[in-house]
Amino acid sequence: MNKKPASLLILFGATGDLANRKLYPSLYRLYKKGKIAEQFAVVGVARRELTDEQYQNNIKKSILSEINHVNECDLNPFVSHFKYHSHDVSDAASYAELKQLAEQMDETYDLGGNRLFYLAMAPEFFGTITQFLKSEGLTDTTGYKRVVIEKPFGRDYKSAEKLNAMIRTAFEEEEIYRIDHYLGKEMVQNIEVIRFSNAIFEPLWNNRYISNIQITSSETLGVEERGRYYDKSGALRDMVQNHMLQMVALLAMEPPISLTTEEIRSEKVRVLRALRKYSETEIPENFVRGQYDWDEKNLLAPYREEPMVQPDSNTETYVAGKIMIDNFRWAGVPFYIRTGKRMATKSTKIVVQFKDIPMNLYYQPKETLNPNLLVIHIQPDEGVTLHLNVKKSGQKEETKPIHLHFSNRNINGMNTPEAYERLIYDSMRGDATNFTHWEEVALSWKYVDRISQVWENTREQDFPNYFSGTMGPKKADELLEHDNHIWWPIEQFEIE
Ligand SMILES: NC(=O)C1=CN([C@@H]2O[C@H](COP(=O)(O)OP(=O)(O)OC[C@H]3O[C@@H](n4cnc5c(N)ncnc54)[C@H](OP(=O)(O)O)[C@@H]3O)[C@@H](O)[C@H]2O)C=CC1
Ligand SMILES: O=C1O[C@H](COP(=O)(O)O)[C@@H](O)[C@H](O)[C@H]1O
Repeated sequence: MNKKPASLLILFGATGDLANRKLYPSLYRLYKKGKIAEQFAVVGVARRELTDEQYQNNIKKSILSEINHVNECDLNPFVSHFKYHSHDVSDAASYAELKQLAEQMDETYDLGGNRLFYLAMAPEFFGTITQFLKSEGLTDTTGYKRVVIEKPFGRDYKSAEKLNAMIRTAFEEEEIYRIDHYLGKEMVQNIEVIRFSNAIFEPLWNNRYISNIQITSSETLGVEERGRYYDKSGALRDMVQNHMLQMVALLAMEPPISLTTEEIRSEKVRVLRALRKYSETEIPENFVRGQYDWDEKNLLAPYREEPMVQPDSNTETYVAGKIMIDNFRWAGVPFYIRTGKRMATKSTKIVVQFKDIPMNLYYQPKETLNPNLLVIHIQPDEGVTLHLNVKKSGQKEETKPIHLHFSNRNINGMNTPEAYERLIYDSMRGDATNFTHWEEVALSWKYVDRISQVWENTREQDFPNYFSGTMGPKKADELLEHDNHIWWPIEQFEIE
């Protein structure tokens, strides 16, 4: 794989929030690290009228506001690779000019006809753009052609299938890079490494030794300005269909026979195929929904009072669920997931709880022996903690819990690459491992659709049912209590 790939990136949605906050800063970091060099160029596309100079100034602003210690003048050589094309993507006529510009940039920067179309726009445009790219000849190129698609990829299986069929008229499956930005996170990528490169974990990684696995992705923010999208989506579609199920798949998959894209994806697909399909009556017993209310001091508005949200909205801003994987390795082991907005802490953590030892020689009536936990800290802190029991100093045979920590930040002394930085680079190099294959998307939607159909047909009478600033509704605790488990207090599990 080429380490310094020559590419023309045609960015649809060049004036949008994602481009400004994530994509330009990530491209700049790649440039600074020398991962993209002289043979790269970007054509930004959006409707508003901008000169190239105005566009380049906007890019500078976005980089200066996202990255510290950057000198504005140092950005000039970088932004000189960017051109702007004002264009309404629904208008076929505009594509001819875009094609000309692409050819010109290709020649100027010697890009070998390699084209990466990045669709950072509202999903209703994804199908239209890809079809015009083909009909207007932009995909007829001498180099590679790839399309990077932002989320959401549909709002259920049916719409995702329709969208996929439209995209497939212009691109082959291996040319489609569906973004799930969690797959670009350092510690999500570390799940496989922790599992498959440590002899002490892999033999224990099954239903004989693991009691349950808990995945929490909690946010403190509410829906902010995204009420229009979010109220039609909800936490199940927004977070569970993609990020949470991807983490489940990485935790549960069999070791792939090699680390190729195809082998890893096919193992993830096997996990998604084994997810237990709950019946209509089992869904309320295994999945809990929540919607945020005021915070206890009444300072933050409840979900139903957020802009562009229906005042009687039945949309969930929180989901907790018990996922069962019906295969030989995982039979009987619950994978508990929870995710929500306006929770007590911004944190993504995985807690692997090992089973208790068969006979506890150190049992003291007043103390419990804590189970061994392996905590994978995805964000904001990045690392791994192993919870063990050791002897308390002194004469008596008493135990105390201790934590062995590994912190990524402390070792590197710097932030690990932003997820988008890796994913853009991977898409330029043609490495699709950390993007989702259609089969994964399809199976995840089919799983989630069964739950959303039940929720859409039955209004939740309790909404709103959790205060902002808490870890979610009481029913989510009851879900685990029913199995004699508790949610581990991840808000206290920081790496010291
Ligand atoms: N923002 C984020 O943090 C995240 C966003 N995403 C996804 O990324 C995508 C983009 O999101 P975001 O950047 O927030 O959206 P914005 O609404 O901020 O940006 C939309 C962009 O599309 C352009 N646009 C709109 N209509 C047209 C049109 N008809 N023709 C050409 N350009 C058009 C807009 O520019 P103009 O008005 O000038 O035409 C603007 O550049 C979405 O799919 C979203 O779900 C995913 C994860 C996080
Ligand atoms: O995809 C999404 O993810 C973000 C959370 O991402 P994170 O990297 O900050 O954990 C979420 O806020 C957003 O609603 C969702 O669309």
